Amino acid sequence: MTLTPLTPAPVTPIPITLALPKGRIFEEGVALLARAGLPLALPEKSRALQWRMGHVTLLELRNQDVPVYVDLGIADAGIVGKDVLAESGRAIYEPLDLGFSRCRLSLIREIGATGPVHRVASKYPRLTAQYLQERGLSAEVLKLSGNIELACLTGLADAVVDLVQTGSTLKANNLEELEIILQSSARLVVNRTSLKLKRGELRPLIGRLRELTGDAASEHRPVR
Ligand SMILES: Nc1ncnc2c1ncn2[C@@H]1O[C@H](COP(=O)(O)OP(=O)(O)OP(=O)(O)O)[C@@H](O)[C@H]1O
Ligand SMILES: O=P(O)(O)OC[C@H]1O[C@H](OP(=O)(O)OP(=O)(O)O)[C@H](O)[C@@H]1O
Repeated sequence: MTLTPLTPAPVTPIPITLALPKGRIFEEGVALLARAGLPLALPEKSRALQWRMGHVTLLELRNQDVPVYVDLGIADAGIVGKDVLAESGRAIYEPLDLGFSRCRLSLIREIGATGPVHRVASKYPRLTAQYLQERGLSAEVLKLSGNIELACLTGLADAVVDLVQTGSTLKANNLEELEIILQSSARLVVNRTSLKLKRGELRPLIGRLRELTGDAASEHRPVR
């Protein structure tokens, strides 16, 4: 009897769905995932909201919707800012700090303002309320959607909680950062059930991203 060596069966990649936010994170997120070996390229500009590239389906969402899609398992994984993730309050598995889109969430007032703080405006009402409570402050929290700093300048609010990166928006508007509430950067988030069911695809992906981004730290705890 002659024995013929076994040839390994070809490995078919497991289909995965990824959620990425439009805006700042999208391009860098796609580029990083491509460097990690996924068959991705920046999609042509169009009104399409999802793309199939090889075994990967890419969903383009608003930032705040990424944690929702991943938590509820419509997407297996996604990329989102820590600020948005913390504001969502969802305890999603967050294995990696990807290190880009770094900024901080801070309490901001007009330079020299000394009056009492009755109202604080922010796109992050949950984190703002939590911060005020931790400080024993009883100001009202007003949810706004953008150009938050204007609330201070127009008298709509006595202070705002917003993102700071270079500080140029503060400088251009005579504002100052009083306290940093949260340091933020883009994070990889993964649905816990997908991680079990699609382990063969997701674990190696997390490993390759960890090598690329240098996040050797142990896995992040679920956000509060
Ligand atoms: N000036 C900045 N520099 C660096 N990173 C930033 C800056 N502003 C925001 N980010 C980070 O990038 C993420 C996406 O920001 P982006 O500006 O694309 O969203 P947005 O327009 O504020 O969101 P949306 O309009 O969906 O509420 C933020 O959640 C934050 O983590
Ligand atoms: O410190 P800087 O480098 O100036 O960056 C901070 C600014 O960037 C973000 O605004 P964005 O441009 O996303 O507009 P938005 O206020 O409409 O979210 C953030 O809300 C600040 O306004």
